[in-house]
Amino acid sequence: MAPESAEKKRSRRNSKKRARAEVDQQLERLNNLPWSSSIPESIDGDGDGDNGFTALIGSNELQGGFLSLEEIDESEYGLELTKVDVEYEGGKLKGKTKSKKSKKTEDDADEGSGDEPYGESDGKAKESIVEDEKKESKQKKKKKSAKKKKKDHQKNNETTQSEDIAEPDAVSDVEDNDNVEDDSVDEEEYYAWNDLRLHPIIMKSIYRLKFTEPTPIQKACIPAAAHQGKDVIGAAETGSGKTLAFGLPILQRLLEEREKVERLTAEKGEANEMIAPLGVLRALIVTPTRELALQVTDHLKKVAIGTNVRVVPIVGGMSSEKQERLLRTRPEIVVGTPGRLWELMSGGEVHLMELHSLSFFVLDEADRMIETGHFRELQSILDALPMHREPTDTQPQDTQSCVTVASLQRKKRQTFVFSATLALSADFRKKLKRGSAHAKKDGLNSMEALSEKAGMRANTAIVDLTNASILANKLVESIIECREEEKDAYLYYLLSVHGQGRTIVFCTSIAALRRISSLLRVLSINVWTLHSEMQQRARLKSVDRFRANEHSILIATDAAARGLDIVGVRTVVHYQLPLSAEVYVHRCGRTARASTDGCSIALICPNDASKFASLCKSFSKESFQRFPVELSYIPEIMKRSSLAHQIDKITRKESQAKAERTWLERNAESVELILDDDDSEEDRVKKHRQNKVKSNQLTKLQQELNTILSRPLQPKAFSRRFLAGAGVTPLVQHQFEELSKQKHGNASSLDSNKRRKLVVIGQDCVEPLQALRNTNNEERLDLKEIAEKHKNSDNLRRKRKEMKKRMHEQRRKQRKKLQQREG
Ligand SMILES: Nc1ncnc2c1ncn2[C@@H]1O[C@H](COP(=O)(O)OP(=O)(O)OP(=O)(O)O)[C@@H](O)[C@H]1O
Repeated sequence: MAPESAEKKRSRRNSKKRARAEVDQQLERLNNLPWSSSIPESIDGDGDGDNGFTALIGSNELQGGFLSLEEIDESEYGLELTKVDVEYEGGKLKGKTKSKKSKKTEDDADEGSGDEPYGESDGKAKESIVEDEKKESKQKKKKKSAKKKKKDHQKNNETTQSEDIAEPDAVSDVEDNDNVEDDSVDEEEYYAWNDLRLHPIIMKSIYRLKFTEPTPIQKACIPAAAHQGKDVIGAAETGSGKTLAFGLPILQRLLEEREKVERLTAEKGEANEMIAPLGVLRALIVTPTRELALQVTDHLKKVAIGTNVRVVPIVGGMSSEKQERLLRTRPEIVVGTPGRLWELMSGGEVHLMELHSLSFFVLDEADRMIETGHFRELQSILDALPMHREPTDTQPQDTQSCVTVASLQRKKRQTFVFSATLALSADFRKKLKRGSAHAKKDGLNSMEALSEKAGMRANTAIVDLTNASILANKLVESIIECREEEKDAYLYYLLSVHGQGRTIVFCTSIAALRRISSLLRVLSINVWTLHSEMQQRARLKSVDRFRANEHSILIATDAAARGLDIVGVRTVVHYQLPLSAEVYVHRCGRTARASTDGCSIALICPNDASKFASLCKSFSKESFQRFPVELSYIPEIMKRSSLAHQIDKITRKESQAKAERTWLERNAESVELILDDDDSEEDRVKKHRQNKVKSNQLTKLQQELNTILSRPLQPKAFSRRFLAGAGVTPLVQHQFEELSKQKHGNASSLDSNKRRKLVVIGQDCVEPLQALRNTNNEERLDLKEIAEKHKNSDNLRRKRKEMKKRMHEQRRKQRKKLQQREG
């Protein structure tokens, strides 16, 4: 090949230089283009980076409910909502909702390309830049999909527990937008949400949560609360999605408001005074229990992903300093229990005291708040809410020209009152409709008083979707009749023979809870406990552990009756009957949630008869299904239970004595006293002997129980060689595994040819709900029969008492006569 001439080389180098200079020039020009954001950097133009919201902080014109109803343009989001950009991908719709803003940005980009910022001569450079951009975006996409794959993989490995329970102080996850993108959505599946006209960001969360349709209570409450700005009183069965029935309207209105401020600032260059700044308290949600507050927070955080709305829980039992720190982040939504909320409010916590900006006030599980002796703090919180009071005789009436700020606030703050068991009188419903409801009593001892105090306005929407029985449709209720002293054995039977799925056992007293949990542990049944005397951390841990295992057991008092939302609770056992029908409803509501099924089993002893009868009366029930107890298991169950009782009694006594001793020693030590040992040598030897006997007895009992427990639980007429059945409980399975390991070990070490005794593993045990269904509802309980039995046992008891009294009287008279004769 001929060598290239020097001139040619020079001209090529020059042309390369020119091209490079052109590219540099274009890059320079691109850098100097104004950055196009839909939110101006600063409305006052000082360039300090404040956006329109923050610039408004400090405005004196703040009011609750910053958007008045007239200002809401319902059609704005209705049309937008269903706008899901859909691409077909392998026959499946791949949808991605786009907010107005992102669509605008896209349009701008299109327009930009039409504008042709490059000259004709810049064609090459433009092409190379476009090429580079394409490459970059391809790389970005690759990275993103790799990231997504990694995330999905991690997600699959995570347990449901870590998905469900969020650390109470983890508030920043609401800002995690990453996983919102690129969700593959079958648009048609979600058409039922269209009528609710929710914001596209909220819809994204709904797609992500895979809630294909709104629940009836959501369908009924969202239009009234989100689009008509009404107050709402909502009642629907447990597990029917009430949290989102008030949570979605709050988020919807906050998002609408934000977009409005963006629009106004963009259009007029100044923000409207009616619009709230970021970082003030907008919604206060009050719940009766700590667990519920944490759960509601968690739930709202999940739907608030991508909205930049912060949700924070404020509950007792946790460090106040930490919670004050959380409040310093100025979250828009605070969910809390009355005690801690009031503690911080009365301590002057600034964020919580900014109640003038409050637009939403929610009372979840409202009927619990009015129970006697509860929530004095709630009353104080309600008193602190800015409120327009009805004019009294002594107060002059507001004239039209003198409308107070407080009255505006009351007009604009929305109040939501929700529960599964709301008892509203017909009279109060009428009053609410007319807008003339006002409390006659000072306290909060009625729903009427509570609603009035919370500032419920005229024309409140009352959504009562509770059916006649108030219980979930798919719940199967049943009872086991037994004597008081047999309850433990029947509970053990249920948990060991029918122990599949998660089970919650409810007690009314903490003493009973402690006793049965200790007994069950002796019987090698692993249980978690939850009651109000536990430390908050331990309570959360229990719930956490219970969530983590699909066959776990939680023994709880009614502290866990309300609101606890744990997927896969299959059975609720009422070891002791609750004190009211409402609590029974809430206990049962821990199972059969969100349209799933579940069952409830109540252990009824003669002492419970009157409580049970009034329960039946409350639900107008005339019959109850009997749980089909397989009687052949009972002798073995009783034997185990009796052994466990004896062991438990001895160990309890021992630990009680030990605790008393250490208490005495500790106190003596604190006052520098030396404890005298009054016992004589003889006494000490006697005590020592007694202790030894007890300890031997305990070891013997323990050994006996261990031997029995190491064998699978078997019905009486049971052949060890031919076990067969439809299912095995986790406990029995574990026992079988242990047994088979033992057998296997022995067989290999001794005689490998020896035939093993264990042939088939199985047992005729099934999940409680299945067992109930298998009985085909044939065994129904006649309540009249129960009432008759109860009456008879009452009569018998009365007669015995009278007889005893008569005998006692006779003996006394005889003694008197004898004394007189002797005297
Ligand atoms: N539209 C929906 N589709 C499917 N599941 C939903 C929907 N909305 C809520 N859920 C789920 O239903 C379950 C129960 O919801 P939630 O806790 O709000 O019920 P609730 O009515 O408040 O119950 P409770 O009266 O016991 O407090 C939750 O796990 C929630 O994630």
